[in-house]
Amino acid sequence: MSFLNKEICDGDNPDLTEERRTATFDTDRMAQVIYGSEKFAARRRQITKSISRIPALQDTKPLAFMTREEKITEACRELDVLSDHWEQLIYVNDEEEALHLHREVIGMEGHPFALHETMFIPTLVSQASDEQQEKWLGRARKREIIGCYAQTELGHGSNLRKLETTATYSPSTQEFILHTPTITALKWWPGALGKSSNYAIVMADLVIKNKSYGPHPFIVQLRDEKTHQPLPGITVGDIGPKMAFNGADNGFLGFDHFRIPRGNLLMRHNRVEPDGSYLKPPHAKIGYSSMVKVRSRMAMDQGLFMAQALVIAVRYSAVRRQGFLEDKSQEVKVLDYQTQQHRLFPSIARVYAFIFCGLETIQLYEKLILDVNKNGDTSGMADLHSLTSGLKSVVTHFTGQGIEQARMACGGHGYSMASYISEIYGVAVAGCTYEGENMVMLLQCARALVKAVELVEEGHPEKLSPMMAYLTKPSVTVDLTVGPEAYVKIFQLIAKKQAFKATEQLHKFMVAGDSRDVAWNKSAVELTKASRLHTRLYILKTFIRRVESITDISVKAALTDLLNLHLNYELLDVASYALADGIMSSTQMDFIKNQLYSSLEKIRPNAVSLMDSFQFSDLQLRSVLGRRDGHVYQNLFEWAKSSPLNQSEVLPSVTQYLKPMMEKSKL
Ligand SMILES: CCCCCCCCCCCCCCCCCCCCCCC/C=C/C(=O)SCCNC(=O)CCNC(=O)[C@H](O)C(C)(C)COP(=O)(O)OP(=O)(O)OC[C@H]1O[C@@H](n2cnc3c(N)ncnc32)[C@H](O)[C@@H]1OP(=O)(O)O
Ligand SMILES: Cc1cc2nc3c(=O)[nH]c(=O)nc-3n(C[C@H](O)[C@H](O)[C@H](O)COP(=O)(O)OP(=O)(O)OC[C@H]3O[C@@H](n4cnc5c(N)ncnc54)[C@H](O)[C@@H]3O)c2cc1C
Repeated sequence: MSFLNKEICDGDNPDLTEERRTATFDTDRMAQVIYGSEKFAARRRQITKSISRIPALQDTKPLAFMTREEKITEACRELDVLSDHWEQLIYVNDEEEALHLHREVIGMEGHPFALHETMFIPTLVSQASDEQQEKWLGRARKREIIGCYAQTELGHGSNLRKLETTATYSPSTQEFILHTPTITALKWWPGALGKSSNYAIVMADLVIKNKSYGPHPFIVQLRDEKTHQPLPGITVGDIGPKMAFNGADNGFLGFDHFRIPRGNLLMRHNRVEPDGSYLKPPHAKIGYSSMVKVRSRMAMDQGLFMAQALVIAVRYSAVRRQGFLEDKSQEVKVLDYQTQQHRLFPSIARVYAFIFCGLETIQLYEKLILDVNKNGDTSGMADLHSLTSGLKSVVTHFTGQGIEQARMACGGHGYSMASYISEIYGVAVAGCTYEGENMVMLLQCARALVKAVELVEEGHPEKLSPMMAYLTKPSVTVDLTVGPEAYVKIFQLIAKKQAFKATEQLHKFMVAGDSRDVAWNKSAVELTKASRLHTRLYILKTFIRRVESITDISVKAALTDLLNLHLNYELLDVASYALADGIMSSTQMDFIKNQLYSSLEKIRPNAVSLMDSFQFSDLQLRSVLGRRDGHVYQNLFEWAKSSPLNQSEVLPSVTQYLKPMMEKSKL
């Protein structure tokens, strides 16, 4: 019996207890696979336990009933408490532990440190020279200053080459003059910029002697360190409420000829000398590294968002009884319906797949930064850029779909904010937009694909990176019964065909006289399809690799069931390509469907434990429906009673309007 299953079974909803008893594996062992190591999985539990011993970190009132201002204040209060306990709770500067702490205590609605930890500090690490790190990094890490990442403008987010904020070098004073020349040049959207941050990394067009050098990162003090008042020459504020994430003060920022010293241009990779001469970086896009950093985390973060929604939906589905199967004396758990399983289990499989990809891309980014910072080796940048561009797009899209299905799987109660799924959805789908709008990023991935196809066509397959090697694979007939490798082969053929077709279309338009840009736009839908297939192939292969490497037999068996479900679900989902190209027959299609349905049955007894294994605390989940103990109904009633509307029997609106209206109607 596992760590979680040992706890509080007696007082739990008996339906959930029964689910936990049927599990065929240990949830602690599964957590080790999810979180990448036994050590970190154990640290997570320790941190969760320590948090539960700090009364000031327990939830006060539900976030759903708070105004934006209250949410921001509450997040700040929690950060202040955390700050006092920081060193007892986590190893200082351990990013994964900090993230866990943050997810547990503050949750997902945002807070003043969200961008400080995820982009401000990472930009200083990757872009600031040693001397600059000496000056700012320590202060940032000690949280003496709060920073954010100010890049997007009112008029431009996707197209960085057209950012309008200028940083004009003045050799006579050795300063940069930051300026916002138009309304569309206002920085707009940066998280924690509006009211919390007193520093920012500002991406601005570097101008020297009337020549533009494109966007470069500058560290800029925005507010007085004592009074927190904006410095003269700076206009800054909050952009207003959003679809979700309202505990964060996404902001606007304008500069009126605001001067900063020359040393505030982050100069690890490029330099402006006192006389204004410019030293180029070793790679033109090295200044974009903070975006790659966040993108490399997104498969993990989005996987965890979807996991939260699924913990809620799966637990609730095991508690919710509605309708009958054979036995008419007792209603069934809705989790026993095949449609419910089909709605939820493929997303469970995707969660695991995304997280495995995230474990890999987070490491790839760390290696890249070491290579660049220590050895000046930028050779890994292009591959990581194309991989993370495709991955963030595919993962965010499916995460949004999966969370929405989880909501619907909870019926009416899923629509209540008591489920917390709407907030998870709102935060997760922001990922389709931030760090590069999904279509834009799919097209970045397509650039690499087209180049690879062109290499094959030009007779240089040896120049392909390992991820593109499948583009040279010949067509073969595949026997699906032989296992995962057969599915990979079919997927490779489908992805390869689409990559060649999209490239062929691009070339056809060019041969007919279109410029490459116009031909590209005329082929863009086909190109994005190729990128998606290419990325889904990577996800599928990563899932297989990880499952193969597991040593615990029962964990491996449970994940093999999930992997089989994933393979069949994915192949069915792209079946139209395979049928159109004669890659698969309709008999094979029937085989896949049957495999899929039997996977659902195999997974059913493990469903709750597969989600319990994420070991999210109730504090983190913030969901009445997803409670570990499964006592949903009485707590929904308590939750509703705590609504501000229920604090008086007769609302002023009734006295002021409804009563007089009804009285008038009587006349
Ligand atoms: C006291 C206690 C404290 C406790 C605190 C606890 C701490 C916890 C931490 C908290 C964390 C919380 C997190 C969890 C949960 C919260 C969830 C919500 C979080 C929300 C965060 C949101 C953050 C969002 C930030 C942003 O959005 S920042 C802005 C992002 N913007 C973009 O992404 C813009 C997209 N556009 C681009 O990137 C570029 O314009 C472009 C790549 C599309 C094109 O660029 P460009 O025009 O310059 O280039 P070309 O298209 O011409 O391409 C030329 C070639 O260059 C290659 N290229 C492009 N980019 C790169 C690259 N990066 N690397 C390598 N190569 C690159 C192209 O591929 C081209 O190559 P080719 O010519 O060979 O084809
Ligand atoms: C919650 C949230 C947090 C954010 N945090 C930050 C932050 O901390 N710092 C920061 O600097 N920014 C931040 N942003 C801004 C974010 O990075 C941008 O919104 C994002 O990069 C998209 O850019 P855009 O808004 O200009 O979209 P647009 O580019 O205007 O997109 C609109 C439409 O145009 C399409 N489109 C645009 N260009 C092309 C193209 N070349 N080819 C095909 N289609 C195209 C898109 O696909 C989309 O459908 C945040 C945004 C959100 C929602």
